[in-house]
Amino acid sequence: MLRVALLGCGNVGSQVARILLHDADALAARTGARLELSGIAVRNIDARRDVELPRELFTTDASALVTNADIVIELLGGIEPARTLILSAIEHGACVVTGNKALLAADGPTLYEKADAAGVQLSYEAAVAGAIPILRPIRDSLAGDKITRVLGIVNGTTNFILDQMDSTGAQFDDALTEAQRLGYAEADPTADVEGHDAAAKAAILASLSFHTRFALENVHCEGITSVTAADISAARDVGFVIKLLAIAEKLSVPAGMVPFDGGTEGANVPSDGGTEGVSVRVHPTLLPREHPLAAVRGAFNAVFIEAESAGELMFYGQGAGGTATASAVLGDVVSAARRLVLGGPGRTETTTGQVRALGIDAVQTSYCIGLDVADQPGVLARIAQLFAERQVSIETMKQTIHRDIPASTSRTAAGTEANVTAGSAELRIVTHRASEAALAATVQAIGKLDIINSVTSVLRVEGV
Ligand SMILES: NC(=O)c1ccc[n+]([C@@H]2O[C@H](COP(=O)([O-])OP(=O)(O)OC[C@H]3O[C@@H](n4cnc5c(N)ncnc54)[C@H](O)[C@@H]3O)[C@@H](O)[C@H]2O)c1
Ligand SMILES: N[C@@H](CCO)C(=O)O
Ligand code: NA
Repeated sequence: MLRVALLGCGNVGSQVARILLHDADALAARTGARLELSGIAVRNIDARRDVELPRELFTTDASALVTNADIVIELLGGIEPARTLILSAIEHGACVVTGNKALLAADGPTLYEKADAAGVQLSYEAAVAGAIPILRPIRDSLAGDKITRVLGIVNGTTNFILDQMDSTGAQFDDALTEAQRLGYAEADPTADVEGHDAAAKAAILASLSFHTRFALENVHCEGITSVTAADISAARDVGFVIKLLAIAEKLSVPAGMVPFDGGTEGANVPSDGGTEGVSVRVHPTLLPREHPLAAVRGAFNAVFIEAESAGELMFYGQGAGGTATASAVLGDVVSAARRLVLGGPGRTETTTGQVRALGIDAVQTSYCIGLDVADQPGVLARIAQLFAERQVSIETMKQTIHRDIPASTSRTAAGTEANVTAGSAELRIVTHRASEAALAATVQAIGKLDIINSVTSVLRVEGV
């Protein structure tokens, strides 16, 4: 018999408790030991809950609960007291299962080291892409391969919002409220819409994929609050969809560029004097509609992996929601229980990759630039010249004329109004791959032209 302590009885915790109790026989058959739910730490024992659970299991003393358990499941969220309770569980020899990506991104290395030193298993499949088995495939199934690139839709709330805006023309605020009602959003949805939740998941994905610990500071992060309804409809017009992507990819940076953003002692430095490293970033991205990730709708998540031998792989499913996420938690619980029953080493990550964490300056992508310009002769030529001077090559350009209309407005994702000047033209320019530096210099120079009313958006394009 193994004692299982549960911390937190919210969206996910209550479903985990339900499954532990209702499926006790099946879980015992799979692990070789009965999993006894020894207690559930809550703030308020009398709070109303969606799932009916035996009252005697509840306690407000989480600290006492973790000192007497074989497996501790942390589903409180937030940094404290989750961190202290997990450390205490490890010190007392318990295996730990958590879904807390915020804590792992903030202080994962301390927790991993303590767990390694104590010889206990720390697993967190629920922390990235909810129900989707993604961390175990990266850590175990792909352990004999070399991952070169990870592209993920790892935040259900923002995918839901962008999808609603794209498919129904919904306003940002209404789509967010609905995502909150459905239980996808974090307690503070700023973490979702500003990209922080996706950035935490990107750091975890990058760490496991490239066998090097990446911290939140290594992740370049842009959220979706500046994506406007106009951006989404312009992207649709040219065959793209806008997604918030978490990207981790191996890059070779030529000698002369200094894109170093932290990194690891002794990391790879190719003989030509250039640098190899990994760029980890989260930003709104244009994807061709035929790309597999473009078909990921609503609050669904998907992670697209490119590996040297396996080629392209895609993992798809529910990235949020209490019951779905509980599936990932229970998978980790069974794995920890099997380990306790059978003995042997746990499944720990390896950190021998020693790759450099590259800053956003090392990245080369295509860009989609929106410009509100004067509708007069020579405008296109002047803009094209600025691109050419900075070696940024234009792939496509689309012009929409706003003739004889009063200054029209379109509502943006952030709820602000984007003005389109009367008698002007709207340009959408998609570039070939260019560096961040060349692109930024081009946009800056264009912004200074007297024929430019405004630069309305600059978005990156992937998957082309
Ligand atoms: N909801 C999801 O879809 C989802 C998906 C993947 C991962 N996660 C992660 O799982 C964890 C739990 O998420 P959730 O959606 O169930 O959150 P939730 O807010 O619904 O539940 C957390 C519960 O913990 C309780 N709690 C907080 N501090 C406590 C304390 N000190 N003592 C006792 N109880 C305390 C809260 O009262 C609440 O009932 C978070 O780390 C979250 O990021 C959630
Ligand atoms: N808020 C997160 C929950 C799952 O981590 C999301 O929207 O995806
Ligand atoms: Na997962």
